[in-house]
Amino acid sequence: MTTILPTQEQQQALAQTVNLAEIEALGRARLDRNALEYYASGANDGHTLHANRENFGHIRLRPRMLVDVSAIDISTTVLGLPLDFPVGIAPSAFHGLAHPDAELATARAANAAGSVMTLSTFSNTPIADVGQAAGGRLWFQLYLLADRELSREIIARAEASGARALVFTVDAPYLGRREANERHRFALPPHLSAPNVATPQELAGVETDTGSQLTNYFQNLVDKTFTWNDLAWLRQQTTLPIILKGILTAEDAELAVQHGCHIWVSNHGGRQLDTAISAIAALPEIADAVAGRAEIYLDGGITRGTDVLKAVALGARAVFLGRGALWGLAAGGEDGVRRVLELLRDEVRLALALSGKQNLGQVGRDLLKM
Ligand SMILES: Cc1cc2nc3c(=O)[nH]c(=O)nc-3n(C[C@H](O)[C@H](O)[C@H](O)COP(=O)(O)O)c2cc1C
Ligand SMILES: O=C(O)C(=O)c1ccccc1
Repeated sequence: MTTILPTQEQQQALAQTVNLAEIEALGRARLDRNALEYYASGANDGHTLHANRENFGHIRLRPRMLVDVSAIDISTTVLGLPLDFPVGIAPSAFHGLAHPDAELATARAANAAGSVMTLSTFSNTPIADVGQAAGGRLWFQLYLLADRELSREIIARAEASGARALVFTVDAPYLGRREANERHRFALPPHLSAPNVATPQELAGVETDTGSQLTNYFQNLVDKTFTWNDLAWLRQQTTLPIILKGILTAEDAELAVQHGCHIWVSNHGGRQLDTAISAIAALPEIADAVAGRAEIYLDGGITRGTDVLKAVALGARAVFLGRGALWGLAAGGEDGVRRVLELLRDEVRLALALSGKQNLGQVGRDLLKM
């Protein structure tokens, strides 16, 4: 396995960044239109994409003063796995569009930063290789395929590769319309494949007549019949904890708990149902419904340490970065993702201290004015 080292200029530019927005600018500048539109797009008009970020801004903090904040602890655990800070990496397809080291770079960065990486079913790197790079800090995201036998094989490979949880994505029986991708016929470049689900030969035969190549390919593979009743089947296929990713209501959170699953609050980064509620706005009713019976995570629009604190205050055990990690990967491979994680870690620590809290256990709704 090769590792592509960043140039000196890249390293310097990365080292000078002071926030995630600057890394995003560096990352965007290194991507071609095909990849950039795929990463950046939301569905349709982008209402939910924007609301994910904007709604954090509507929540105000109520910091307390004259607290001894000489020692700050931002560590936590997710399903028993210790994290240095409450931030992981959300699953996203095709890291090879951002950097030649692809998912290996992301996994190494997550491991080095004491975080956790969630590997997409549609990675460009086989699960087993990513498992090695992640050093045990790995969750696996599952798209359930119409081919149940193949789904079982993928789950077994994820287990054998050291994944500690199965993140079952439930918000994408069909893909939302990312119109920029459709307009410009997004396509996976020929040197990239999706080795967990298909051979390069199978990918080469993908229909391109209507919509984007990606949409057709995805929609032919994924199971659209799966319901709550089928979760018992999934439960039988694995001993790993199951997390349902894409929950946005108290009703579905209650069902998730009844089915023995943990909950990942998400609208897929605004890429699925446009005008769906933002992730942070959905969190309070979900936390109330769950009432401590399962772990809750959230993704969507996280770019600042204060975003992380707000999600924790509303009941999330940890949050996950989608595009943030991809911008870092494009900006500088492993180093870029690490920079993203470390900047955010430092922001969380400072925000916690300035809020008058010593650890995440002290962060509750009294920190917020909604
Ligand atoms: C380019 C891209 C690809 C994605 N691919 C997947 C995927 O394969 N599986 C999945 O469950 N979610 C996927 N997602 C959704 C992310 O896991 C996550 O929910 C979302 O990006 C979080 O929002 P953020 O980008 O604002 O952090 C993808 C998101 C992006 C931006
Ligand atoms: O782009 C996505 O959001 C996504 O989830 C996906 C994953 C694999 C193939 C196509 C789309």
